[in-house]
Amino acid sequence: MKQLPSYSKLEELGLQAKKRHLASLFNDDTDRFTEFSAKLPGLVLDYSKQNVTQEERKTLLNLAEEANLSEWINKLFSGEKVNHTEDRAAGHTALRDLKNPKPEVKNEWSKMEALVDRIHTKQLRGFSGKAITDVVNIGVGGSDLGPLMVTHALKGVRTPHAPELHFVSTLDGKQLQRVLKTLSAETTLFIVASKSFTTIDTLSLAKTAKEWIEAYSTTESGTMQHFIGVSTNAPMMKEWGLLPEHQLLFWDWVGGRFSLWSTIGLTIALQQGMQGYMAFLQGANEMDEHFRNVPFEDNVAVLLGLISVWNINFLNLAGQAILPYDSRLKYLASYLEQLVMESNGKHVTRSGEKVDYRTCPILWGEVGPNAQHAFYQLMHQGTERVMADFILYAQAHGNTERHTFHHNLNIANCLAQSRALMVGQKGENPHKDYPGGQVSNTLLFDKLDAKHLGMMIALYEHSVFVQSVIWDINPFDQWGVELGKKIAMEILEKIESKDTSNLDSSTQGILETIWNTQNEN
Ligand SMILES: O=P(O)(O)OC[C@H]1O[C@H](O)[C@H](O)[C@@H](O)[C@@H]1O
Repeated sequence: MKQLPSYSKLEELGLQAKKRHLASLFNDDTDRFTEFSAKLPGLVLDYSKQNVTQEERKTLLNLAEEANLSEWINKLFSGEKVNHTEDRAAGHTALRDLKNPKPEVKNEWSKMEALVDRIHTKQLRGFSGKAITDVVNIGVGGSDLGPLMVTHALKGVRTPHAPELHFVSTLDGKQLQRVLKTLSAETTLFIVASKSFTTIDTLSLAKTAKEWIEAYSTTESGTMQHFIGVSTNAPMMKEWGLLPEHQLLFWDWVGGRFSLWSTIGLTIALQQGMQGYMAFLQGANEMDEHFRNVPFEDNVAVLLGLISVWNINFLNLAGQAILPYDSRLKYLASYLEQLVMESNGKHVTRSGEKVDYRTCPILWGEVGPNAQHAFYQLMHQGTERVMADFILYAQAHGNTERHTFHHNLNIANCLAQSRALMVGQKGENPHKDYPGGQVSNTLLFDKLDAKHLGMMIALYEHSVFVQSVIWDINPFDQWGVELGKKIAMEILEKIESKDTSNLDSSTQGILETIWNTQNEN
């Protein structure tokens, strides 16, 4: 990034920008919103509360040109192997190309539709002949967070015959046990969702679930009626004993954190019906078209990415808060933590050189109104300068007087917080002083439905991609997660053989304390 011609100019501009107060930009230009907002049908991105001027924006746009962003967008969409460290394409946009679907994608849509139909029409029956009423998705990371986030958000508009959905991801087993306590084996179906079908977290939970069914079912064929597999690994699904019609596929060119657009989204289709699922893909596809075709200066994904680069590299902000003003987006921050930090949490360039600039924000978040009563204190008066994304919906989710009241209260709070963070306020004493100057975006969507949710997720995906191009890093691999998995297997062996030799003293000490505690009880 540093060798791009506009870099040094941006550094200079950044130094000046740090000296001015964000609120002064509003004093200088009373129509700042018009100049610093961008839109497409269904969404307005207001970035007027960013500490950026027209000149700075122009220079950021130049930086994007110099980094060959257009070329990279073409590579992404044309299926080039942009994930070079795994020798793969990153083809998630092809999964939502409704006008021109790949034959293999279409084929899986049909298989998925057949399964959804069998469950909705109560044809899929368990070992005792009873119809399925509950579906438990067993998966972790990308095989959990996307479907969990989306189905939680859209719960209120599910299709009439949708089964109850449950999500289990944690390998400690307690989450699964809690869920199983509420369910009947006869009417429960498990989706074993794993791109690799080798993840110990998922496979260990799936085995426990299978044993639970086996305690009631007397035949293997009856037991396997209760399991569906979703994976890129057909041989492993077969080995696990999954029935051929219960195996849904996707492909290695779909990254784990981008897999909710593939058959991993089965729970979304079960909840929304195939039509709703397609609306979700359609929303993402509309964002893809916008990203590919709209000039950078009006392109919401490009602008969102560049603003982030400006904040991280030139204004030295490390934190990014995700603040949806809608409780339905309870899991959005968890989902974006993986999307953003697993993608851009990298320390070397594409060619393997160590970077000497920051590459990724530390992202966290919470439903806005609740976060106001928790960590907003730090944003208003702490020593950290952070950036925030406020997410708001224009339409209320109901039309009674109380709906309108709550909706207005919610809008007022969202706008009040972004304004307070921006302007601050001089206090009568230092404890009551609000420095202000905290930057934010507001993403205003028409409403929260499958289509607009698809649009929002694709927006964040593309913003992450834009940032990776500027930083010259590969956002599609995640080698960083491997080391811990390997060491966990080594330690498991040590635990099973009660042997602490060759371990560091911290690990030894903790294991010995655990064993002593276990012996005492
Ligand atoms: O879907 P799976 O192959 O089971 O992988 C589940 C998750 O685990 C890995 O460790 C990666 O960090 C994630 O990117 C992935 O989504």
